[in-house]
Amino acid sequence: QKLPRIKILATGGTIAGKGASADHSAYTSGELPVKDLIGAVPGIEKVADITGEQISNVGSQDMSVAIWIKLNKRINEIYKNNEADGIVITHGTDTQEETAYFLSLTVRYDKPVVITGSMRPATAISADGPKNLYDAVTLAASKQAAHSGVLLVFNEYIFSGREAVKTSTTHLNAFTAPNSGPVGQVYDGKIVLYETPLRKTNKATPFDITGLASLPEVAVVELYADAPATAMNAYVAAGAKGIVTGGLGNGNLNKANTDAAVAAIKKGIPVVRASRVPTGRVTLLDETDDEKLGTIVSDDLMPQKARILLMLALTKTNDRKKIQQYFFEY
Ligand SMILES: NC(=O)CC[C@H](N)C(=O)O
Repeated sequence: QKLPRIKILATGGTIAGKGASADHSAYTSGELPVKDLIGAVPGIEKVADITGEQISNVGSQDMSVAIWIKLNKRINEIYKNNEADGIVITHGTDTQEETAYFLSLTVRYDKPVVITGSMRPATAISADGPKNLYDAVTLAASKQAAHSGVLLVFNEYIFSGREAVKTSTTHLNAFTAPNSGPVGQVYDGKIVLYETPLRKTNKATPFDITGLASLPEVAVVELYADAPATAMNAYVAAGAKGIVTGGLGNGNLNKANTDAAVAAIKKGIPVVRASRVPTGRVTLLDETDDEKLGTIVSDDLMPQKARILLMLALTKTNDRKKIQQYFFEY
C-alpha cells in the first residue's frame, strides 16, 4: 500500500534550534536544515513518504510578509502540480499563529496544511520538536485534515489556525485557542477531530494573492491607561494604509486615541478596533459609537490576527462596510 506523500516546508524556529548545552538557555533558532528535522523523528517514514524543502531559516520574530508570500505561492504550486497529498510547515512559535491564519485565508486548495514547531531546541533534554513533527505529519497524512484551513498542532492538541494563540512564553503547552478551545487531539499516532472550523477558509475567501509582491502596510497600536496618540499619529504620518488598535476592554480607545482614529479615518485610513483582552468579542456600538466614528470592529480576532485580515481586506476594498463584513465572515 502506498503511503501518503507529505511535503515538509521548513521556515526555522526553535524546532530547528541548536544550543551548546542540553538545557533550554542560550540557543539560536533556525539553525538545523530540514533533513535533520526529519532525521530526528523515529518511525516517521512508516507514516508518510516525506520530502522536505527549506523556505527560510529564521526565528519567527523575523517572519515577514515576503516569506508569507513565498510560502503561499509554494503551497498553491505543490497542490496545483499534485506534488503532495499533505503539507506540514515547521515554524517558530512567536508568530506561528499569524502565519497559520494568513495561509488559512490565502491558500486556494482545501487540502491538508498543518503547522507546528517546538518550545525546546533540538539539542535540549526532552526536545518536543520530534513529537510535534510526528503528530503534524500524522495529521497532514489524514484525510480529516482537509477543508479546515491551516491546522496548528502542538503538545498533542489540534487548533484551528484562526483561533490558536501563543499563551505561554516558555511552557510546552504554548498554544491555546482562548475563545473556542482545541478542535481535536492527536495521541499515539491517532487523530481525533471533534469539529471542523466553521469560519470560511481557502477558496471560500476572496483573498487570492497570486501576483502580489507585497501587502498594504497595517500597523497595530496598543492601548493602556493614559496612552498618548503618539504611536497612531506616527504610523499615519509614515504612510500606514490601515490601523488596528489593541484596545481596552471591549476595544475601547481613550480620548487621545479616539481623536487620532477619527483623523486617520478622515484621511481614508480604516481603523479596526481589536482588544488586548484575549477572550470575547469586540462588539459594535457598545461604549463606542462605530457608526459615528467610522471605526470597524475585529469581532473576536486578537490585534495581531486582525492586522492580517485588514492587510488582505485592503487588497480588495477600502469600503468600511465591506471590510466590516469580512471581519464577521473570516
Ligand atoms: N519556541 C520558539 O519557537 C521560539 C523561538 C523563536 N523566537 C521563534 O519564534 O522562532
